[in-house]
Amino acid sequence: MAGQGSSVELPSSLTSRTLPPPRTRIFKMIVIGDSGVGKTCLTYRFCAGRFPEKTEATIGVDFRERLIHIDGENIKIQLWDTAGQERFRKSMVQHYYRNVHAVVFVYDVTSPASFRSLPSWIEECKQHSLGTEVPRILVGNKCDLRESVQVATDIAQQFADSHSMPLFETSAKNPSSQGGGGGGDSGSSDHVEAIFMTVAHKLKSQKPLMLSQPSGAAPIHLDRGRDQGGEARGWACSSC
Ligand SMILES: Nc1nc2c(ncn2[C@@H]2O[C@H](COP(=O)(O)OP(=O)(O)OP(=O)(O)O)[C@@H](O)[C@H]2O)c(=O)[nH]1
Repeated sequence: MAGQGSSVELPSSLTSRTLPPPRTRIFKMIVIGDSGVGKTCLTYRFCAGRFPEKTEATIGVDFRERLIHIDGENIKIQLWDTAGQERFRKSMVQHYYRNVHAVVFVYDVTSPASFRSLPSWIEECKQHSLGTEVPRILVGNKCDLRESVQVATDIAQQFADSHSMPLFETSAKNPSSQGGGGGGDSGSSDHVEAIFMTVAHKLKSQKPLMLSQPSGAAPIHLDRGRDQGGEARGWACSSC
């Protein structure tokens, strides 16, 4: 019989009137820590799925995005990769802290100085009125450099506990070589993925957020683009 088993296509005018587009919630996470700890590499790995071939010191801020789905809901994770160098962040710093949903503090497990700087990064958050209700996590990066680790897990864990943050030790370069931090997920082949997804799940379970956009809206391209050794420019990955 003609038409049997075939789907019925509705005119687009009808569907657009009867089915409101699902909303996409946006979670803004700022990634902060000393210069060189690997903020760019971590955010790049989460959004692009790999370690960048080369990086330069971030100037001001870079934005990367990734669309994920949790329990059927569209969620856009917007990572603000901030400059670690004071001279590159001065003019931008107040913008980082606007409408922040979560903070990711990063130190380098091979650099005790980057670990010692954490209180000043926490203080900066406080000065910009970031309340304790905003979820924070602590990430010890570069765990692949096993021979050079100088920040012991138990010391980092104590620090994380004293600031009510979960600790994750990982590597943006080789995520399967992560250490045994409090957020441990030692069986995972991509620990970096798990870290950001954990924050997203936590945010999703909180009260609804103010920022959202219809899923049909044009993707926000907030990145300023970089040349990755001849690769296509543009770091945002709203289509990931
Ligand atoms: N071995 C190793 N090297 C890493 C890792 N993550 C980053 N790096 C290297 O560390 C250096 C600094 O990385 P970036 O991601 O640019 O550091 P950043 O924190 O964004 O630095 P700023 O932009 O100056 O604040 C680069 O040479 C990276 O290749 C890692 O997990 N393992």
